[in-house]
Amino acid sequence: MQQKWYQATEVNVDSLGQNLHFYMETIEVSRLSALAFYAAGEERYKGERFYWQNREKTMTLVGLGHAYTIQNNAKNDRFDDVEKEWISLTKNCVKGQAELQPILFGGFTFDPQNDMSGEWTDFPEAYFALATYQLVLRDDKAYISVNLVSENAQAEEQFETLLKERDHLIHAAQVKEVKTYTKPAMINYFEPYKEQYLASINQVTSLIKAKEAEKVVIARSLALQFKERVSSPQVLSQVINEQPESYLFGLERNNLLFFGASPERLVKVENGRAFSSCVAGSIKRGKTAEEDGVLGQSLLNDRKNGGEHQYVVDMIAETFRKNCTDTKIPAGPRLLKIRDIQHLYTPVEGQLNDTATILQLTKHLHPTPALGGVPRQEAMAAIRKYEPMNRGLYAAPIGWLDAEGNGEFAVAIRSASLVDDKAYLYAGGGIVADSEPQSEYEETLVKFRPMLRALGGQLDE
Ligand SMILES: C=C(O[C@@H]1C=C(C(=O)O)C=C[C@H]1O)C(=O)O
Ligand SMILES: [Mg+2]
Repeated sequence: MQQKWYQATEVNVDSLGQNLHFYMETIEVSRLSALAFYAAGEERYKGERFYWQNREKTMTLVGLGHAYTIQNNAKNDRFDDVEKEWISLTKNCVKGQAELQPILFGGFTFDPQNDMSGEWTDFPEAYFALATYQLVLRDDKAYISVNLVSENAQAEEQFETLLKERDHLIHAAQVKEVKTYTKPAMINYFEPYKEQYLASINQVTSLIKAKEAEKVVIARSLALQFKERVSSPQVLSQVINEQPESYLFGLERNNLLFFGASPERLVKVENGRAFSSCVAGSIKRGKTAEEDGVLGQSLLNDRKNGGEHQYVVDMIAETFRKNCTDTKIPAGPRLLKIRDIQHLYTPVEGQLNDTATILQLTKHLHPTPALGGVPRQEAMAAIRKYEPMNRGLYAAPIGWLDAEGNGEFAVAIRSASLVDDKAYLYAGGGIVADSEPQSEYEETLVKFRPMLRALGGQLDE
């Protein structure tokens, strides 16, 4: 017989001062394609969907529709506010059973002080959703939960309607399983602010030489124009097929899809144990195994890249020492090789202390010197001054948490926004005293490659 769990709880969300009724039913289903489930929501839930898969491919999440959203524009308190609202919403949920966990998915923008207009105009500084239909694929099992949060104490009828719709979605996903997607047809691309970007590298290295900062991550964007509107499942399918060794994510809000394939973990918490990763310092992949090995060795021995990397290790280690006990950090970096690029990589782990939580760690870690710089405030000021764009969710924390404090956030790099028939790709790099504009420019070209390929484009080598 099919496994089924049901819970109905009453909660009072302090910030709203109202009583809410939280209904949740979870069923175990035979394994189905997460992308097909996502695509089954194309008509009714477009603009309210998300997709997530961890690096190890042991967990996949899809959300369709919004049962409840947690959004705010608080500049300093956005992490705390999300945490408080989520805790009060879920305080009466059954604990101790993974299948019964409601999941909150979303992200925090890179810099709430940036209000430059563009594709991120009006995007909340914290944007999270509990999905109406939540698919979790974990350890070879598939669970679908239906969530309803209502002010109405007699919402059973409404909940029944959602359960019927769930069965339609499952059916549609099973039918769609065979669908294959073509690459979008790109007709044009351009590099806005290319000259400004190159100039900014010199300006930032001067700043660093004048001892006004030590490291600053400067990014730029690439704009693509397609022949026609491109759908979210279409690009996600390319990312899923082409980037197996990264975190894969897609988050929709209205007509914007933010998506990517990031190699970088910001934080993961599992049963009180916390994990992070220092990823900074880059070199391209070789065309042969031999060339690849030589490039990797030269990255491990390179002073400039080693410097970029060490700032990140120092800061993440310090944050772990403040929030955890039993912090473990290897003595030196190793290589992290992904399809287009190799990085210096140092994993960090520790045991959360009594007051630390995944969102508190996220708050303290973001932005690490891999995406912001050192010292943090000076680097942020330099980014605001020299980067003529709004990063939105690029380089920012994206991920999920459950009601028991488990969860995972990636750093949303190797990412892009899709808006109807246009896409904006983002890439940057750590600038230190001896950075050179041309080689930093080339590093961003390599970092654009995964999303560019997914979107049907190609840059010359
Ligand atoms: C900023 C990006 O990547 C970051 C910068 C790196 C570098 O400069 O070497 C390497 C990995 C990331 O921490 C990006 O991909 O856009
Ligand atoms: Mg670099």
